[in-house]
Amino acid sequence: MPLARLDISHLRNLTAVRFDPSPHVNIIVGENGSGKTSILEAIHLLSFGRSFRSHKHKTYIQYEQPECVVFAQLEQDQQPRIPVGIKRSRDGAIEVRIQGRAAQSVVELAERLPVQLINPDAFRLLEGSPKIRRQFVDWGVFHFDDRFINAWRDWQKALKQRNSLLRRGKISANLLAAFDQELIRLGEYVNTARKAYVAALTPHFESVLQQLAAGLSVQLNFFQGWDAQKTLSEAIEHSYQRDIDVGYTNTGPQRADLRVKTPSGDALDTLSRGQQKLVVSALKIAQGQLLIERGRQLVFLVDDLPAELDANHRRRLCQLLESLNSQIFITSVGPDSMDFTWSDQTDVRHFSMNQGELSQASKGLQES
Ligand SMILES: Nc1ncnc2c1ncn2[C@@H]1O[C@H](COP(=O)(O)OP(=O)(O)OP(=O)(O)O)[C@@H](O)[C@H]1O
Repeated sequence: MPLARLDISHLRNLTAVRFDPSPHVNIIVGENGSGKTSILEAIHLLSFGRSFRSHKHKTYIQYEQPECVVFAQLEQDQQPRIPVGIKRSRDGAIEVRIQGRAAQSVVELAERLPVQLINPDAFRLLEGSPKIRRQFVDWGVFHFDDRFINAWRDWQKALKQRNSLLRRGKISANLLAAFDQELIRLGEYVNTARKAYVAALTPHFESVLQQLAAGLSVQLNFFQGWDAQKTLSEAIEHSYQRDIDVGYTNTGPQRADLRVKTPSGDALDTLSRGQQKLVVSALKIAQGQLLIERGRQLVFLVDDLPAELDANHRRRLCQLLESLNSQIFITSVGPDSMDFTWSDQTDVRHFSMNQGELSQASKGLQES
């Protein structure tokens, strides 16, 4: 669902920003430190309940303010708009409201407002720990399989309990076996859902990558977290003594990874920075395509589009994003690097950001 109206207050240097974005393309231009990324951060906060820049909420709440608030209206086809909002307080409290009622958790917002972020930190998807890639896969599965979130939570709970017993070293074989039954059942579910998702994602990824970087050969290999020849039950049984020795569960979906390879090895070691950005963009756009294919809409946040990309690849990325018919927010330091010609049918709104103040640029300005 596109965002129809955004109100942001006391988030970094955005004291009170209100604007009506286009349901399609929004371009925000401004100098370094003017607050462009903070707009994207506010939208991310609304979807995930957290920032993409920092896990510490105090860093993005405006100095000397007790809280920051992001409020928006979600556009729906021929239906009244849905008001949604999030408030983060300095004391750590988080309040989510949907249609005037308090939501149970931020998951309710995430379901309604899927957001994909492409930013200069996107490399972390390739160079960071497997946890980041698991989160990437799980975000997709969450929107792909309605039962995944509950199974994933219960599996995490079972895993934590097992690890806590192992850590304390007070565990009998019988007790462990009782835990393992549930852990295996849930773990198998999580793994099957992830595998089905990666299988559906792969052809989308390959096709998007060819459009973005023709000729680049990159393969996705999903590692489930244990020997593919064994069932989870066999793998856990096999590592039972090792688990007791080290005090935690060594094998299972908590070790899964999405490995990104080129014919010469890890994508991270062989691709240029620009190519890595294209691969990560292809992964994220492919996730978006899968959602759109299932009748969902999502919002793309592209922070600092020109970073690492030449004019030709910037154009291809914009072309692809435009073809998705999704709502897009793109930031850039200068209008020169946004030289892509959007189709006449595309509702493109240009905004300029100046010291935390956002204004919609006039048409004449946009063309200059
Ligand atoms: N908690 C805070 N309270 C008030 N201002 C803050 C806070 N945290 C950061 N700032 C300021 O808010 C601004 C945030 O800017 P932001 O990172 O959104 O800029 P940008 O336009 O994306 O810049 P760049 O082009 O350099 O990436 C900066 O000027 C920063 O110094």
